[in-house]
Amino acid sequence: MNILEKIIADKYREVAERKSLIPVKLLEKSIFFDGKVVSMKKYVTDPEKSGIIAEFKRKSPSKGLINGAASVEQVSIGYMQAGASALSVLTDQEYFGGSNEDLKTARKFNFCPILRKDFVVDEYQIIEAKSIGADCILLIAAALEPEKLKSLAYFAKSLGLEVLLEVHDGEELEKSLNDGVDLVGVNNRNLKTFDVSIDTSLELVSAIPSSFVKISESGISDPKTLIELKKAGFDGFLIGENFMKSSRPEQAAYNFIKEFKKLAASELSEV
Ligand SMILES: O=P(O)(O)OC[C@@H](O)[C@@H](O)c1c[nH]c2ccccc12
Repeated sequence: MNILEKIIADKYREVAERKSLIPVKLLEKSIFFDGKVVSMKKYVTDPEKSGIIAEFKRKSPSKGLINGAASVEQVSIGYMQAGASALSVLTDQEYFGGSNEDLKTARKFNFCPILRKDFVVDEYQIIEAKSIGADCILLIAAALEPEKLKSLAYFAKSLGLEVLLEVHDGEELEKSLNDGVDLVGVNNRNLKTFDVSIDTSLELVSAIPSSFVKISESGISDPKTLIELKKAGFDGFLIGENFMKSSRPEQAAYNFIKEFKKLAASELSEV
């Protein structure tokens, strides 16, 4: 069993447990349930913004503990002040040290799109995402059969949520892309082996139809890489560890975005 298979098997168990503890009817009573969704698509493609989706991630199976002390309130507010377009909050507890509470806290303090970063395998988690104030959910091609992925995407749409489809190669893209999807993320990290390469994004970008917003995910640690990815056609960039490994993630994001804007002003002016 590779790590992704293990996470997914555990997730099915976790969801079954949560379902029996908190019924859907209760989730639907949340103040967020009828609230308006802030569009990730719109914020990420806004030319006035950086396109960066800054992630709050305490630990990961590939890196172990990244930051055990960070406060979601301080970091999420700081990320947005630094010039991020949107937030991504890990809610998986077992492997990533996150929680629904983390996302609710981020929601309380920020008016921006928030991606619920988790391993969605069931409609229940999509209702839950809405009930905690998320605007967008992640669906991972490597973890879901295409038909199931499509029905989950449609279900998310029916609740007004946006959908980020995550792929790692051309085959996943071809079999999993459907019209319930809003944004396509190319994960530079192979979730089965943890190998990371930006080339994954560069090689796949031209295969993504132009109607989808394009995001490059993972392993980005240099503002120069953003310029390269932007030139290749990416609208958005999902960055976690490079910020979170700092004792002041929001300060790391500020420095990174400042440098990116400087580079963009000279290198992208002719684009
Ligand atoms: O920390 P990084 O290398 O900047 O990566 C962020 C994000 O892309 C990564 O956390 C991620 C991408 N897809 C996922 C799926 C589940 C959990 C986590 C992820």
